[in-house]
Amino acid sequence: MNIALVGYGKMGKTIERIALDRGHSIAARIDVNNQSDLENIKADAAIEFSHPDAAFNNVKRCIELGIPVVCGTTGWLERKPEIESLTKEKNGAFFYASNYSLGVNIFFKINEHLASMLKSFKQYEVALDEIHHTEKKDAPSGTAITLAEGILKHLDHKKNWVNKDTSNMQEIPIKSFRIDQVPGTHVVKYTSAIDDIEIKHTAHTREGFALGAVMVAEWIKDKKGVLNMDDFLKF
Ligand SMILES: NC(=O)C1=CN([C@@H]2O[C@H](COP(=O)(O)OP(=O)(O)OC[C@H]3O[C@@H](n4cnc5c(N)ncnc54)[C@H](OP(=O)(O)O)[C@@H]3O)[C@@H](O)[C@H]2O)C=CC1
Ligand SMILES: O=C(O)C1=N[C@H](C(=O)O)C[C@H](O)C1
Repeated sequence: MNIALVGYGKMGKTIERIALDRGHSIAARIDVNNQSDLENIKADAAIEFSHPDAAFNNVKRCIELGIPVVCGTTGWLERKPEIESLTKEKNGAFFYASNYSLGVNIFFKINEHLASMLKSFKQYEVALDEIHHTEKKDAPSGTAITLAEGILKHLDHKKNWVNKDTSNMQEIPIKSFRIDQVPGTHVVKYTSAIDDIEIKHTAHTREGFALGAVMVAEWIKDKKGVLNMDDFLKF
């Protein structure tokens, strides 16, 4: 298939390599300086990994042009409902995931299962850490937000997450660390006076995120609607 890369940074380049290895061609490489190219190409799908300030307009243009779009950019989700409405209005296809790696999506399920097991054991205090490279624009990571939302679904005594340490028992603290070259590490910790329970996902490279996004693009090209990893993985 013919794939448009919208955003051609660390992720765009890794996605390009994996897409070519899987026999696809690249319809366009859209970056800050060649925005108009999207109007002049034929693409079966667009894969959008750009910047929190650019994602909304990039995705909107793809939907308006009738190009199914797989978006991985984090840090712009307050405007996602507008894109969902537009997708329905235009009968388009929009897929969003805060993390496209298979391992992280398994980790999301384990996280929810653990939270559901611990909902009655309030002696365990939950906290999240996320560690990423120093070029990351947003904090906390989209993945950490998905993990926190997964916990909030099950722990009735927790009301929201905050991106700092907190002594408010109703809040889930997410601490963000920025260390050179780290592709993405997430830790969920339950701490009690007696013992601790920890689950951790460590990405060694960006390959897992990129492979997941290309596989979703292969899957979405003949689909319609607002879609996510639960629709794709069905587990
Ligand atoms: N969902 C997932 O699985 C994953 C999500 N991500 C997310 O993807 C996003 C990109 O990550 P990454 O590739 O590491 O970031 P990079 O900074 O390496 O690349 C972003 C690219 O987008 C370009 N860009 C900026 N504005 C626009 C625009 N208006 N149109 C098109 N391109 C634009 C930048 O250009 P310039 O350099 O000139 O500014 C840059 O080339 C981030 O939000 C990150 O959190 C990352 C990994 C996995
Ligand atoms: O910016 C990154 O690099 C990553 N961003 C995503 C996030 O915010 O969760 C996914 C992954 O952790 C890498």
